[in-house]
Amino acid sequence: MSVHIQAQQGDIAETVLLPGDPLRARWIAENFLDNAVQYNNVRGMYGFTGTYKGTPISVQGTGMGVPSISIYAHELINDYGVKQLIRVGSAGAYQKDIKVRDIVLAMAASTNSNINRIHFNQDSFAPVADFELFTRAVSKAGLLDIPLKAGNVLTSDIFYDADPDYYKRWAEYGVLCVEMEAAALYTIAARFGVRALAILTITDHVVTGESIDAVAREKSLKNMVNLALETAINR
Ligand SMILES: O=P(O)(O)O[C@H]1O[C@H](CO)[C@@H](O)[C@H]1O
Ligand SMILES: O=c1cc[nH]c(=O)[nH]1
Repeated sequence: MSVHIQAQQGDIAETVLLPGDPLRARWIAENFLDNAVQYNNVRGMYGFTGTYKGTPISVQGTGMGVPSISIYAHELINDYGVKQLIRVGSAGAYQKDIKVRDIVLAMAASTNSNINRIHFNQDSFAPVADFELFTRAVSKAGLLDIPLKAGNVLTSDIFYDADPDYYKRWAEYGVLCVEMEAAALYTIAARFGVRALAILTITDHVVTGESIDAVAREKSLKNMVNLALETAINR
């Protein structure tokens, strides 16, 4: 058992899907995995392991934000030997040509979090997706006929920004959408030499104000989950 995950060695697969929402983790386990067994309930941050097309896969809620996902990614890699981490998250669109329910692959994750500045003595580390996982996801999306956008995303520490125009500078530089964890996931994966990718579904539109409700965020993101699972097993 690690500090935040109550599992034994061998309970967690080498590939883990990472939704922020623990209830989305349960929905994925119940609807996409065979013979899923719950291995974690510490802090209500559910984790399950089952199989997908015969391959062991785990799904672990991470909570919201850089500190929370950093704890789960660190323990999964260092205490349970996880090698591939695929975030399946929701995001808010920054570009007019991106629509609610579109899927975005985070090639890179800019951030306003200060954690990497502290870690790299105020220098700027560029967190990027694993090339192999990224190219696999692009090719699987083609096979599954799932349209994709891919590019730079913003990992923000702020969900409710006091400045309604904050997004505009990022949007001008081509950032596709905002979420709250990918930069931390990519940085920790780089530190420990494992693979990571963030696959995001647009649930809110920062420019138009459109959004989908909490139940849909938990249960309707099927394309993203199918793409993550097909990318994970690579067959
Ligand atoms: O849907 P999840 O994976 O939680 O991701 C997004 O949703 C949360 C904010 O509502 C943040 O965690 C953000 O990154
Ligand atoms: O971080 C997030 C996630 C979803 N939607 C947003 O607007 N921001």
